[in-house]
Amino acid sequence: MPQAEPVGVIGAGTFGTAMANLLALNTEVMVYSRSEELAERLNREGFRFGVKLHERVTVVNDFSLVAERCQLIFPIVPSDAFRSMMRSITDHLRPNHVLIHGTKGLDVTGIQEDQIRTRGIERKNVHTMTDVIRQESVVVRVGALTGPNLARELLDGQPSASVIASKFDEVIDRAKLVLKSHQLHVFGTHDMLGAELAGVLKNVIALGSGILKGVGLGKNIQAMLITRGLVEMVHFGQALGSDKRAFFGTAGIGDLIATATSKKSRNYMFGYRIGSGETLAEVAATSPELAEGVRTLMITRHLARSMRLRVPITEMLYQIVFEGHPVNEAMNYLITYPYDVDVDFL
Ligand SMILES: NC(=O)c1ccc[n+]([C@@H]2O[C@H](COP(=O)([O-])OP(=O)(O)OC[C@H]3O[C@@H](n4cnc5c(N)ncnc54)[C@H](O)[C@@H]3O)[C@@H](O)[C@H]2O)c1
Ligand SMILES: O=P(O)(O)OC[C@H](O)CO
Repeated sequence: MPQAEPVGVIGAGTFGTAMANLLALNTEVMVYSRSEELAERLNREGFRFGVKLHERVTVVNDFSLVAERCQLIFPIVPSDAFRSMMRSITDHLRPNHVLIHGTKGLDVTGIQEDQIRTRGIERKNVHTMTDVIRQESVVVRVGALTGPNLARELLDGQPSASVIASKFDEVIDRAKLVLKSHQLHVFGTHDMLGAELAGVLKNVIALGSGILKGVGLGKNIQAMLITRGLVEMVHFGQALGSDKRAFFGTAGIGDLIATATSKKSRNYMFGYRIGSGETLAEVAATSPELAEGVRTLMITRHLARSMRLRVPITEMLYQIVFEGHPVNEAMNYLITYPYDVDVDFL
């Protein structure tokens, strides 16, 4: 029996569409697209990314309709557009709205993006998407949707598991009600920062894993990169104030396995192309949206420097992607890096 009230989704991209179809198994769904032409076409043709939109999905170009009809809304747009998206809708939001975002990236304030590489970046400049929702709106009940959720697999009807992270049981319970189905298992956690950061940071390791595949290396070194990458994610998370447990659950190692091993991941495929010999500029020229991990890599590398964190994989990947460092030399750096102990966190 479908829920009485529709659920909103902001963003008619790959993941927004996948989530809309999943939600539609339980409820009416209103997707907000900023393109009027796209909204009309999707309602008329009923197909997106080669997949039939569920009959309970409607696409609108007027956000006020979504705000009016839906109390629960999932914003799913890239991180570099998230704050401006929030500013564009904030006048329509009320304290009783519930926002659960599906974005796996970081927000930067106080410094222009194009200056990060020359001026560096500090902790105070970096925010999660739930921080941004609270900063830019009157909404209090916020959450994050994370976990191993490759959109292409979801669009193809394959099963998966997600994590809803929120400080509020009510947010977790409402999300479970509309998301749980034969296709999706849903976990809940109160560790919002840990779950958000795990989903964000794993994209950088996925990118590195793709690079290794691109240069033709095998599973042994891929395993080393993913394992040491997980340790680095934990160090990063702890330095940014989160608990380490989230990194060992579905939002952490679960998402890391999916993203760092799948050709259906944009992050992995970005790395694969770099490893195959293309430059950042060449990949960017043929990609309408760069993988989130590229921007996260730029932010976390400079953040690590200002916070004096020991993150050799992040440093190595930054040099390959942004400074054109040869992959083989970077590999040598990793292999000879003076890691003292294998598991070096408490
Ligand atoms: N693709 C995946 O498998 C996947 C899985 C989990 C999480 N995510 C995360 O979801 C986010 C979106 O990824 P995606 O794959 O859907 O990207 P996408 O590029 O396919 O789609 C992004 C959509 O956001 C829309 N958008 C941008 N600014 C907007 C605004 N101001 N208002 C309304 N819409 C706006 C764009 O028009 C586009 O349709 C990313 O942070 C990504 O990390 C993606
Ligand atoms: O952006 P992608 O395509 O690498 O997908 C990564 C997702 O976060 C997978 O859960």
